[in-house]
Formats: sequence, C-alpha cells, structure tokens
Amino acid sequence: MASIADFYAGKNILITGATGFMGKVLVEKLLRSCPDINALYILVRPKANQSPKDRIDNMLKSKLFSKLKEVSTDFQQKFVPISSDLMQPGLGLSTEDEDMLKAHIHVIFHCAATIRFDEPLKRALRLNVAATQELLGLAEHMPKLEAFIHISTAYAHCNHKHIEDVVYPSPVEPNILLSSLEWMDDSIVDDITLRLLADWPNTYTFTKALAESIVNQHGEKFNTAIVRPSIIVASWREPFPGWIDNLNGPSGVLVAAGKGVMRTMMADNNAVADIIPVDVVINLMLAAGWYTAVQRPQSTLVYNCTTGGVNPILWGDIERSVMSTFKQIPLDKAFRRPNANFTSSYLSNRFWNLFTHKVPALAYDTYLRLSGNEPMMMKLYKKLHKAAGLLEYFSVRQWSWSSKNLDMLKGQLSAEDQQNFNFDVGHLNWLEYMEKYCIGAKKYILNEDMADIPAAKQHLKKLRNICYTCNTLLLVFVWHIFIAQSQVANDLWSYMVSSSFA
Ligand SMILES: CCCCCCCCCCCCCCCCCCCCCC(=O)SCCNC(=O)CCNC(=O)[C@H](O)C(C)(C)COP(=O)(O)OP(=O)(O)OC[C@H]1O[C@@H](n2cnc3c(N)ncnc32)[C@H](O)[C@@H]1OP(=O)(O)O
Ligand SMILES: NC(=O)C1=CN([C@@H]2O[C@H](COP(=O)(O)OP(=O)(O)OC[C@H]3O[C@@H](n4cnc5c(N)ncnc54)[C@H](OP(=O)(O)O)[C@@H]3O)[C@@H](O)[C@H]2O)C=CC1
Repeated sequence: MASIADFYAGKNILITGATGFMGKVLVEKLLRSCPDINALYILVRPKANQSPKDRIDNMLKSKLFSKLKEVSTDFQQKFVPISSDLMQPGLGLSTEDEDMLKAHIHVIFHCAATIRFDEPLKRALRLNVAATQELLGLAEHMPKLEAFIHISTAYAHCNHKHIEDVVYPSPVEPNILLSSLEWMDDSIVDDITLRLLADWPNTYTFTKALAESIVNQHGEKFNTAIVRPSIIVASWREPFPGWIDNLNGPSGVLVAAGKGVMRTMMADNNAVADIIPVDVVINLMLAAGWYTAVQRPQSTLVYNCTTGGVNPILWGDIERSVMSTFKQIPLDKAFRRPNANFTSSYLSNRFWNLFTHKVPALAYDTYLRLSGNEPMMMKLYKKLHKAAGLLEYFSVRQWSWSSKNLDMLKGQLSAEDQQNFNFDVGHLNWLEYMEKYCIGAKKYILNEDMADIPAAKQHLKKLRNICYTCNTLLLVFVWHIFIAQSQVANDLWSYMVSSSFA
C-alpha cells in the first residue's frame, strides 16, 4: 500500500473550516508532511471586508506556520481560495467554482461547523446538518472523489454512557426536521428546542448526531468516514508543543484560572477528562482519508478519537497540574493569585462562587467606580458563569468509547507512517503535556512574553501580601466584634493578654 504522503501526492483536497482551530492545523500538516499535494481548495466565507484570499493570507501569518515556512518556500501557490458561505443555499458557491470543484476534487475534509453550545437550533441545523447535506450532494458529482472525511464529535451520542464506533440511528429524520422547522418562526423554534433536544444537552451535540446519519446515508454512494474527536486542546508535538489559539472548551477556564479570576467550577475530580491534543486528531484524520480512499471500506467507518481508554487523565489531575504550572510560570497581571478548585457539590460551588468570585468582583468594581473607571469584573463573571454552566455537563460526567476502528487503522500504518502521522497517545506524558499546554495558552492565546515571567512572579508576591493584609484586617475586625459581643470571649481575651505579660 502507498504511504500516506505518497497517497496525497498529486491530489486536490477540499477543506471546509480551514480558518478554524482544527482547519489551520490540518492545512499546516498537509503542506508540511505531504509536500507533493497538488492543491488545497479552501472554502472560506468573506468576512469583515476581507476576501477569501485575504483571509488565507492572514491565517498564514500565524506562528503555527513558522515551521512550514522554514521547510517550504512555494506552499502558498497550492491554495485555491473559494468564496463560500455554508449558511447560504448551494453553499454560496458561484457556478464556475462549483464546476471547478466537481472536476478536480479527490478528497474532502469537512471541518466547518458551529461549535457554540447555545446556537439557536435553526442556525445549528442549517450549518451542521443542511450544509453537510449540500456538500455531500456536491460530492456526488465529483467523479474523481476518493474519500469524504466528516469531522463529528465524540459527544454526538452523549446520551449513551458507552459509545461504540458505529453510526447510531438518528434521533429524528434530519430532512423532516429541517423542512418542518423551515416555515416556523424563530421564537416558536426556541420554545420547542428543549423538547426536541430530549437527551442531548445542547444544539451542538444534537445537530452533530443528525449530521452523522446524513453522512452515513451517502456512504452507499461514495467512500465516507467519520472522525469523532473528544475535547480538542493544544498540540502535543506538532508543529511545536503547546500550540492553541482559542478559548473553546477547557482553554477558557484554564486561562481564567491562571489569571486568578476563576476559582471554582463544577467537575468530578475522579472522572476521566477526555482531552486530546489537536495534532493527534489531525494525524488520525489524514490517516483516515488515506485508508478510506485506498481500501474503500464497504460502509462508513467511524473513528472515535479519544484518550480515556488508553491513557486516562482525571479532572483532579488537570486541576493540580494547571495550578502548579501557573504558580511556577504565572500569567501576566493576574487579578488574584491562581488558586482554583473543582467541586462536584452544587452547594459548595454556589458558596465559592459567591465568596471567591462575586464578593471580590463587587469590591473591585466599587474601587473602579470610585476611581472614575468603568466597572468590569461583574460583567466578566457573568460571561464566565454562563460558559462554565454550559461546560459543566461534560465535566461532571464520564463516558467510554470503543476504539476498534482506530486500532485497526493503527495496524494498517507502516512503521514510518506511524512516526509521521502518530495518533497513538499511549506514550503521552500528561504532566509534561499540561505544562506545555499552559505555556502555549500564555504565549499563543494571550500573546504574553516569557521574558516577563519575573515581573509576573513579583506581581503574584504583591497580591499575596495584599491578601495576607486583608485577611489579617478581617480577622482583627471579626475578633473585635466577637469580643465586644461576648463576655466569655472578652474574659478569654483578657486572660490570654494578662498571662502572656505575667
Ligand atoms: C476551577 C478550576 C480550574 C482548574 C484548572 C482548569 C483547567 C481546565 C478546566 C476544564 C474545565 C472543564 C471543561 C469541560 C469542557 C468540555 C467540552 C466538551 C465539548 C465537546 C467537544 C466538542 O465537540 S467542541 C466544541 C466545544 N465548543 C465549545 O467549547 C464552545 C463553547 N462556547 C460557547 O458556546 C460560547 O462561546 C459561550 C460560552 C456560550 C459564550 O458565548 P457568548 O456569545 O456569550 O460570547 P463569546 O463566544 O463571544 O465569548 C464571550 C467571552 O467569553 C470568552 N469565552 C468563550 N468561551 C469561553 C470559555 N469556555 N471559558 C471562558 N471564557 C470563554 C470569550 O473569549 C469572550 O471574551 P471577550 O468578551 O473578552 O472577548
Ligand atoms: N474544538 C473542539 O474541541 C472540537 C471540535 N470538533 C469538531 O471539529 C470541527 C472543527 O472545530 P473547530 O476548528 O474547533 O471550530 P472553529 O470554530 O475553530 O472553526 C469553525 C470553522 O467553520 C467555519 N465556518 C463557520 N460558519 C461558516 C459558514 N457559514 N460558512 C463557511 N464556513 C464557516 C469557520 O469559518 P470562519 O473563520 O469564517 O468563522 C471556521 O473555519 C467541527 O466540526 C467541530 O464540531 C469535534 C470535537 C472537539
């Protein structure tokens, strides 16, 4: 069998969602590890007065592409930017672009989606389901097509505790739902959304489940595969450790905890946290594209791309390693010293929310108001509490996934491909990885300079002294009131003072 890089040589690849978190890493890896690909057809929507080409040029300015720029000088010529808004009928493609895609494409990676948990159902259906259907419809007219790889999520069927690597029956026939909601007013759809979602926690996972069944239906017409990653976080090794550029999933909480803002959240310390590095997912996607095209399996193969079954890490481990890293390598200008804890108790979380989030925020906002500035902390906490509330469904529960197809695929790879497109997380050292993840968040999300770490440490010391002073004053104040109120305490205090001077 051809190696993975040999298979992609001379191929025209269509990618949706290339400007997103995973899409960028996919583009980088394809161009670096499969340098002989013919062209990348990138479907991008025009945004903020930027053409698709401008958007790709901007994307390439990211540090992510620095290694690629060292090894290749002509990779920019491989891009074919195509204007396409997936929310529009016909994917917003011009007739010429549609014809060009039909004539040339060999492999499709469909990454685009709305990943917001609170997306209104109609919009989530339009993008995650209807656009997938339209893309599959277009793919039917591509005579050269060898593989269609659809990116789903390991939580698409989170209504099951154990998730097999099979396509589950759709909770509702996608086309019937699409056509019945089409004529409904948005407010009516909002009213019935919770009932439609049934066992699903949000519109994101629900629509990803529907999309899978549509992909599966097309599996009879051409070669399709579904990759289901769990919670995608910073890169493990490629193109360099710790790369991450967004606050989705755990990263927002990690940054907020590092800044000393987030101090409590609901999570089960003993539950497996199924996080997976982005480069591992991309390697699996490329291997899945290769296998689907070369072996042409009879049905749609599903690859659960998770870590918990092979090399588990618990939420409690994550809490400890993040806190310890941010004490050694602090973030700049922290609001308070990083000191955050997960709790599985609702009441305890409410208590700490009040005393470690809201009370300090109120005090700081009062200080800002008095000094003539705009208050901001209560607003920030409102956003954080909303985000945490949406994420908690996943941090207080635990799932397991089958990995039969992933294990089979691993077995098909040559020793060289296993090196170059590694998706075996058995050797991942979580402690080292979490440290790189925290540093990556500091450098690439917050754009902080590592040279400023001494100043950041100094700032934490200042915060510690302020904290000790405040605590001492509070203690003296409480004690004073207590003594004033209670004769027993007063007598005790006099006894202690007199015996210490006797
Ligand atoms: C305390 C102890 C700590 C210890 C140490 C901590 C270590 C790590 C801890 C791990 C904990 C467990 C996590 C379990 C995760 C499971 C996920 C499984 C998912 C399944 C996997 C998938 O298949 S994958 C798709 C995942 N899909 C998302 O993950 C999107 C979510 N997201 C939204 O659904 C929208 O984002 C939402 C939030 C509505 C706001 O919506 P919105 O309209 O109000 O506002 P925006 O989105 O515009 O964001 C407004 C501002 O919130 C900022 N922000 C956005 N997200 C944020 C976030 N997560 N945490 C903080 N801050 C966030 C943003 O940066 C803005 O900041 P600013 O205003 O300053 O610009
Ligand atoms: N991140 C994660 O933890 C996980 C993600 N996944 C899946 O991986 C895939 C990629 O996720 P991720 O990269 O994190 O998501 P991002 O939100 O970072 O990227 C989404 C991409 O979709 C594009 N897109 C959104 N709306 C449209 C539209 N109307 N027309 C054209 N393009 C559009 C975005 O383009 P634009 O730049 O124009 O906004 C962007 O390129 C998704 O299918 C997601 O479900 C699965 C498991 C976990």
